[in-house]
Amino acid sequence: MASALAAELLPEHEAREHLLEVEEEKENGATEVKFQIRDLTKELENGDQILKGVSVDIPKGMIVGIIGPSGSGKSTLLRALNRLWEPPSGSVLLDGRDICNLDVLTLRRKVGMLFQLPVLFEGTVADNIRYGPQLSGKKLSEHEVHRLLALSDLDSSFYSKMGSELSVGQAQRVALARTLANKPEVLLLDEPTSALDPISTENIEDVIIKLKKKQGLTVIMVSHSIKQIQRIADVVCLLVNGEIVEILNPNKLSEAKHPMALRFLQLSS
Ligand SMILES: Nc1ncnc2c1ncn2[C@@H]1O[C@H](COP(=O)(O)OP(=O)(O)OP(=O)(O)O)[C@@H](O)[C@H]1O
Repeated sequence: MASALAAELLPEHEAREHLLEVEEEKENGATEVKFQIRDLTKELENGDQILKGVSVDIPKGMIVGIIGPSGSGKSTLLRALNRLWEPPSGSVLLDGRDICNLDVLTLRRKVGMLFQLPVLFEGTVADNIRYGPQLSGKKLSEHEVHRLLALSDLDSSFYSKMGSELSVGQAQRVALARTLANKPEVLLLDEPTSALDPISTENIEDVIIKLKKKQGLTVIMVSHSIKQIQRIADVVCLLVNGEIVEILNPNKLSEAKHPMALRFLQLSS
């Protein structure tokens, strides 16, 4: 994928911007590919393969949508990227380094994850947001916690609220703020808005788009909503039976060629 694919898939002006960014990054010695996934395979003891040699590059600073039928391996793929499932060594590289050789907490700080249903720790919203940095000996100031609240579209009154008092949508935004407190470079999102109402969904989507634009965050998002993928993703991977069968422009999903992918797309749009 990387720059050539980005140029092919993004609207022309955005593609140009992306290529310019890539050129700048090259001058700075940075890499344009965030994750390299190479022949990633997960086989169960009974011989069933959940992932069958997935290979794809995830460019830096893009929102990559992952869609596919239930049981196709989407969550397993996502979980491999921050070692919630330990991938075979050499099959997932982050900034060119095998993630299996990284300290797992360091990896999870760089690669944050949000799940379908947020789970907050006991205590206040501020306690939750401070949790990650505290693990590495940093105490976030009140100002910094308020900045993270604002970034996640929560007003300052949430600072001292108890996590247990919040609605699911509010708790999901606190979970996002807690993840962002670790200053991640990548966000893995596993159906992060499937339990939310349309307004909370829009709030979370706005935050994700803002983070990508302002901070160059790389986002990999599993979603069952084709419309959501079209609203926010730059590129979409279709996963069927443990294989990426197509990589497409989200606005041209109808051009998919794989029969199962086409059927899935027709049924869900
Ligand atoms: N640890 C495990 N042991 C046995 N089977 C597993 C394990 N993890 C996942 N699976 C199976 O692997 C397949 C892929 O699961 P996965 O959760 O990755 O799919 P998915 O595409 O995210 O599905 P959904 O859209 O329903 O969430 C499923 O058939 C699931 O039952």
